[in-house]
Amino acid sequence: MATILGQNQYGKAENRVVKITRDGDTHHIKDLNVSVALSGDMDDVHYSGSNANVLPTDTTKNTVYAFAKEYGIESAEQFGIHLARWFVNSQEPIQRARIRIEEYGWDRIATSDANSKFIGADEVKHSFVRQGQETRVTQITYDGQNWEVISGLKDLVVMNSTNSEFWGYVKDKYTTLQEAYDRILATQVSSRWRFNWSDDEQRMPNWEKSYAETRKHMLQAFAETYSLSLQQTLYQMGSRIINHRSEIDEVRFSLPNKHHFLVDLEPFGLKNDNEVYFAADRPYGLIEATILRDGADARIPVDMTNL
Ligand SMILES: O=c1[nH]c(=O)c2[nH]c(=O)[nH]c2[nH]1
Repeated sequence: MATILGQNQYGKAENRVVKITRDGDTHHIKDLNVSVALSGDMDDVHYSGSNANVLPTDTTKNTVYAFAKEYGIESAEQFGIHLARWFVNSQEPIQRARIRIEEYGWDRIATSDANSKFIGADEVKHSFVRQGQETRVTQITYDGQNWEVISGLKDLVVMNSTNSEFWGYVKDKYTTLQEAYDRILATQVSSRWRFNWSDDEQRMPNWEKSYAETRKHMLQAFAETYSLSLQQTLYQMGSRIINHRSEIDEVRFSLPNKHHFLVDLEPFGLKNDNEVYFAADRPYGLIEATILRDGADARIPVDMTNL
């Protein structure tokens, strides 16, 4: 033989697992991206195609989801140790397991301010904002007379681990979606809002305060809305801003529905009691709309991505 096999490894990469732990109505999230790489006596599969030593990558994926249920996710390290030990100890041909994990942190949506009395006690316990992602943006246009200021944000990722349903929709012969009465609602908010300030002489908004308050109202509306659709939540987020911020006349949102599918653990004899989810990255629903102050013009472009 003129060639020999060098280093090799295999497994399922980027298993997106979200584990919700329900401590009464206080929920805790662990959100991981888990990659499994196994190596050992794998000469035959490469040389001859014999799969006799090959634990399928599909099985390594299932193990990640089953372990999330069976052992929980205390920490990424603990979870990775369980997995690595399992693969090496349970499969004779596997001599080495490498588990790589990325963990995405989530903070609870803050409500400990003057408005907290408007927030139902249980809303804050299941509403989260992903750490360290958002970008604040603004666009200023001046034609010598009039100013137009459109500000906004992108990549603000939020999740409600309950208080979201989706049912009663149109069903045609291609519809397979099951109605949901308690689902995860998660989105990556991209939003732009247009200020009604247009003239140097008029009093200028306090831009920093306006941004902080607008973001706060957006997050609180997301957390507080008992959602029957992402469209309804979007409208609540926009109207809450228009109703609280007199300097803003128009808000537009582009909200990808970041689907979280319950993993079927029945084949492994485990019951998934709304705990272990597969966080899909694509395709995603994309819900977009503008909310206007009554009488205001719609000027934010439909496609805001270049703004
Ligand atoms: O909030 C939702 N709105 C939809 O329009 C939709 N469509 C879908 O399949 N799931 C969802 N969820």
